[in-house]
Amino acid sequence: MMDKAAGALLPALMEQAGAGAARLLLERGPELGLGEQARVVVLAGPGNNGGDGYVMARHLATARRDVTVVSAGEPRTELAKAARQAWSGAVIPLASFQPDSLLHAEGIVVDALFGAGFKGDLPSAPAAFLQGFKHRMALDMPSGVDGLSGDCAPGVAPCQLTAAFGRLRPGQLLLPGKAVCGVVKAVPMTMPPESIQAMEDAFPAAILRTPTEPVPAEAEGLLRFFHNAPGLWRLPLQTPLDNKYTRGVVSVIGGGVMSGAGRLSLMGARRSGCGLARVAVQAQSAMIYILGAAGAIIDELTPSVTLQTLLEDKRRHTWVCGPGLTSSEVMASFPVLLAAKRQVVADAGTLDWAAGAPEKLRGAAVITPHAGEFARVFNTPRMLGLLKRNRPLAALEAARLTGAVCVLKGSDSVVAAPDGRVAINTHASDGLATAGSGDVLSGVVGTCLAVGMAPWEAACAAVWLHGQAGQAASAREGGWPLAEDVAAELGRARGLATTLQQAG
Ligand SMILES: NC(=O)C1=CN([C@@H]2O[C@H](COP(=O)(O)OP(=O)(O)OC[C@H]3O[C@@H](n4cnc5c(N)ncnc54)[C@H](OP(=O)(O)O)[C@@H]3O)[C@@H](O)[C@H]2O)[C@@H](O)CC1
Ligand SMILES: Nc1ncnc2c1ncn2[C@@H]1O[C@H](COP(=O)(O)OP(=O)(O)O)[C@@H](O)[C@H]1O
Repeated sequence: MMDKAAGALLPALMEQAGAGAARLLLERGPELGLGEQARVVVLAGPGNNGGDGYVMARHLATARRDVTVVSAGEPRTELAKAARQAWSGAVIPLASFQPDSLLHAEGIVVDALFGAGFKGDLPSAPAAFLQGFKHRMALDMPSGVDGLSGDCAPGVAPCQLTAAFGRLRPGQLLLPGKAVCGVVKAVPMTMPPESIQAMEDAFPAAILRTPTEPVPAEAEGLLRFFHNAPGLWRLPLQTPLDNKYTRGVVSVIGGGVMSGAGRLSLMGARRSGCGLARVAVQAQSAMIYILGAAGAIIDELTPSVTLQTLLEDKRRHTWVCGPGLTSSEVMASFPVLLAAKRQVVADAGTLDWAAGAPEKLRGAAVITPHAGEFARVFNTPRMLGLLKRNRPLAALEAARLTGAVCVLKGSDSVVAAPDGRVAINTHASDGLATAGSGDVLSGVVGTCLAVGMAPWEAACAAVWLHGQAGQAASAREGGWPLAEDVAAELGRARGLATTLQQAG
């Protein structure tokens, strides 16, 4: 329940939301192809989203715009009732409003039907009403989109513009919701930090904290969303006292058959700034690694030099296990690394090895599945359902089942920690959808762990660095980089991250 102090803030927040949304429409209207004379129809629902709509209508009328309010249900909350009262214009019931074809083509409908409180199925009459217009703007969320996951109910009307109130919501950044929000523009709102928790409790969909926003002690262990950016984590800076060991040692288990993946992981680790990268590989497959990376150390595994022997070196604390590995190679290495209490990034082959058995991953520091790998490991109906409809909760549940930080990769990667922190990454590029790009990422996670970052922060930093490198490589390669091109940009990405994190 929301406390009294936070409750008292709500009318002011609704006023700011509605006024800000009106300002946004006035500013962005021309870009949407709307003239000054364009009619605005606000479709107001029964909750506070509808309340925002009434406030917006009042501000548009004050700005002398032609605005009509259509009601899809009497206001049910005190706030919405007050907003309705303060609107002095007519309110036309949905059933009796007859828009003409000119309005459909030239006017804009403001979708204030449902926002964060939507659940279940979208009622067909208001959904069809919204669909009828050429131009649409949403308040908070297009109606029918889940604010937490971005899941869309059938019949959602895509908008060109969405007003985000104070903070972004996960559903505005995650597919498929992201695709129907159009351009998401933040309406600034004065929201005291201590009330954020109460707002989250009061409204059914989460908001995204900015990197520097404090999480109160009572929120520890609860689901909390963050937008991934420098400042949420801090990469160590270079100092004159550094040596290669202080910058971190990353060891990669090299595959004998598919050596390319291990080599790309090695490249990711080295390019993102680890001091020393090594590969442990069966002697008969070592040459490709030796020839491929002059600055890396290749440890040839023989009957007399085993993985156990290598683990006697305590500086080799961080391992990447999975890229390019067969199940038998994973079986011979992953349990050994865990038994030696090493920090392990479990990717690719290790995830395949744990198909249907997530408990096999317990002990890993970070797991990095893409959707296919996720579905193989976590193959219960509940987890498959979450994967389809709620990626943040899917990643969180995976983190809790394995005890590891879970990076659920995709165009909107999600990084979840067992303690409830979930970061959503939007800093990436479509150019990353190329074979080997995930292998590069596993090495970057290794570097961030090896330098002493905690697993969630390390994973978030790695995903951001990888995304930044992907953007830069895409720009350099006309949109079509190779995984190697992405790796080549990681040093500059780290330089940029350390500059930005100072500002954050
Ligand atoms: N966060 C903030 O700080 C601020 C948030 N603000 C605003 O508050 C909004 C959230 O308001 P909200 O909680 O009242 O929910 P809202 O989206 O209006 O819907 C609830 C109503 O819809 C109904 N309903 C739901 N689904 C339905 C369905 N399928 N079919 C039919 N009916 C359905 C539901 O019915 P019930 O479940 O109660 O039967 C209830 O009546 C948020 O999006 C933002 O715009 C701002 O004012 C300022 C600050
Ligand atoms: N459209 C996209 N936009 C942003 N990032 C993407 C996109 N497609 C893939 N990625 C990223 O690229 C990487 C691909 O990893 P993965 O599928 O494991 O590739 P591979 O196994 O070939 O190395 C992941 O980090 C993922 O988040």
